[in-house]
Amino acid sequence: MAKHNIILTKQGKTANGTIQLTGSKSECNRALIIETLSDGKVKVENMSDAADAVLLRDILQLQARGNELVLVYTHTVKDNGEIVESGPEEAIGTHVKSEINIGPAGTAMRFLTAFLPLLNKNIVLTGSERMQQRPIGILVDAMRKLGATIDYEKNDGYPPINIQPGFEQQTNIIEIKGNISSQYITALLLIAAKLPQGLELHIQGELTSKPYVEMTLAMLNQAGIRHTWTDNVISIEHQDFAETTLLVEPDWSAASYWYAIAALSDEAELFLPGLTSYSLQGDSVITEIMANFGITSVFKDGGVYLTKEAKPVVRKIFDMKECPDLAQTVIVVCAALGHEATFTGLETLKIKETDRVLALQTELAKIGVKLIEKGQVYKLDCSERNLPQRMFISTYDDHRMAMAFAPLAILIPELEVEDAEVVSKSYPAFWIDLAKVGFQSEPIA
Ligand SMILES: O=C(O)C1=C[C@@H](OP(=O)(O)O)[C@@H](O)[C@H](O)C1
Ligand SMILES: C=C(OP(=O)(O)O)C(=O)O
Repeated sequence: MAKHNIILTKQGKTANGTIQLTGSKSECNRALIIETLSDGKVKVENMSDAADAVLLRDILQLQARGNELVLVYTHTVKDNGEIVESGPEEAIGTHVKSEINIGPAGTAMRFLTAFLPLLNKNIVLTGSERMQQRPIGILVDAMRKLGATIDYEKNDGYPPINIQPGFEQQTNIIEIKGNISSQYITALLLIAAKLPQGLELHIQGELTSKPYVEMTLAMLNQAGIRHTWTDNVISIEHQDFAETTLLVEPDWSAASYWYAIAALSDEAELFLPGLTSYSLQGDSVITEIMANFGITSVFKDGGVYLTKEAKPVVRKIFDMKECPDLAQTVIVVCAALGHEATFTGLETLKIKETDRVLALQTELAKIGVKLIEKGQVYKLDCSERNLPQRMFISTYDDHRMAMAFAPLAILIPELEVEDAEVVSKSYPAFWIDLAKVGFQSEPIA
């Protein structure tokens, strides 16, 4: 599929306006799984426009029809986020094998790896080329111990996986490594209450992206599912969902790009409706991080107002372990301002939509900034920083590369961004919203 680049420009260094962000893809994908598991008791409000969420919803709606023959479609998400259904499915004798392709959607891949075995059907779950390089072995091992039969179609430890019918719970005690992806833990917690024996999850070692696990438990709690969390053990007994509506909040990771725009502007007055200071999303910590860059967040009128005040940046160390999706936003802002900071907690970035550390290093080199890896610590060296008149940004099939670098158009007269549609994974209206505060994007034929 052809990728379309754009030239992004910005007149003036002010950003004023109101931006209604779409729903959080993290909250929405949890809500969709909970809705399906609750057999209609739980409803989802403020469905996200994120392509990853729309795709998961469509897949779950097909499954929910509850009939073997509905599993005859393959879903593929195209580069522009469009979902294509194809079928009918390949029938092997009387046995129907179905394939679900979830494209680049990491949470959907992980949540479905735990959810689909409960359906007692033969399903191959696959994803984009990159998804086939993102590890799933820790979760598959856990599901196998629980009683699922799952085979690898290509490489051990990676999608595609072949899920067999006949799940019967063998144990309720699972040990799982916490330092690779919290999504494995969330996936197991989401199905825990449905398991006949419940689940006792023993998290081994460090837990990365912890706020995402807390989000999962908070949303389950809203849906009537109780848990205990003592030291490294999270327990959920077999129990029923309660009737409720899960309201998906606007996406704080998406809000971070507006904070970045404010940070690089001389003046900014932005209003982001629907965001609250008591969000379930750990990425709401962007308010604290960006206070260092002179951005004040005031919560009123049902949203957050951002204003910019010029002040020197003092903070030198940023730990991104609990908010990995903010790493690109904050690193690019520091690089653009020439602020030499140190970053920790970047380990998981290498297994996301792309190797984000490498992608950052490559793109920042274009403005003379180095992101130097020293073990677990990354140092930004801005001694040769030089903002050019024109710059080309490669985006590596990563929505966050496009969105984190876009604010640079405030400082660089002409910014060419590769594959503009990449943003649809989490924030399809990104370029339209930028236009509301004076950015122009011209497609390149
Ligand atoms: O559970 C979630 O919704 C997510 C968890 C995080 O992943 P890891 O736990 O793999 O860091 C985050 O990066 C991702 O965008 C969404
Ligand atoms: C890592 C991300 O997503 P996922 O893991 O769901 O693909 C992200 O949105 O930054």
